[in-house]
Amino acid sequence: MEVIIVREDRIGDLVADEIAALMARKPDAVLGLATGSSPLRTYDAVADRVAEGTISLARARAFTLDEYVGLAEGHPCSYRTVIEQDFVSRVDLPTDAVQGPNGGAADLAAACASFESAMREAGGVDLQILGIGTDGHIAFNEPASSFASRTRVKTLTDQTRLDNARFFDGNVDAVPVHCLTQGLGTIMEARHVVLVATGAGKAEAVRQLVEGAVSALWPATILQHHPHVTVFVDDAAAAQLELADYYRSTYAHRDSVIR
Ligand SMILES: N[C@@H]1[C@@H](O)[C@H](O)[C@@H](COP(=O)(O)O)O[C@@H]1O
Repeated sequence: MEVIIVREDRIGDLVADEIAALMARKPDAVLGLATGSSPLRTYDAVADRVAEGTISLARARAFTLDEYVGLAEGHPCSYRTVIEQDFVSRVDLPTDAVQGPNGGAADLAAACASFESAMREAGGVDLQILGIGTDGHIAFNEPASSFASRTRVKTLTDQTRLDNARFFDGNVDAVPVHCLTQGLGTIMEARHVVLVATGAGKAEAVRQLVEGAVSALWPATILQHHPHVTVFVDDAAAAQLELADYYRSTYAHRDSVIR
């Protein structure tokens, strides 16, 4: 796991560099998109580069991580709407090249299975962008999620519903109780995982993610078993890392070795 501690306002550009390198190497790459505030600067940076003509996503495909159950199609808080607004509408990725789990389906289990098949048929995710919840969840894999889990229905914790109430005009009762989410096993199949976390509220989750024991109590810790994870954090989110100096020094010397 590579841990990169930088100023928050640099993270978007650094993640966009990773995406640019992937698209240059593989123009029909498959991206994994996350919602939430953590990837917003990345989406801004990628949109700028698409406008400048230095990145093109015209041949790419994308899969989103998760979706609330039961929100009407087009609901402003549905992750399909959010990802369209925050990212897809601002880049040259065709709208029909983006797929997410369908939280409005009558048969939710079938919707999860067909989402998993679509990911498989696309050849899997090349680069997965991730945030992390304050309780260590990734996508909506709440504590005690199975490390082998696939896309399925989950029940949100009270903490996650409270954290996400800000998107529902502060009304926690409006936040759905259920969601569909890629499983931890699904996310672990992405070839490169890029996780972004900023702010003091994420410091404990980041400490567990990077240096904690791998445990179902902190679902993101499964990423310690992934061969290619890059974690971008600002000073506040890195504040509880015991080996922060080592990560800083590793990053400072990263260009002096052949990669
Ligand atoms: N399902 C999403 C996650 O994918 C996201 O990583 C997390 C953190 O969000 P934020 O980046 O806004 O802190 O929130 C939600 O629960």
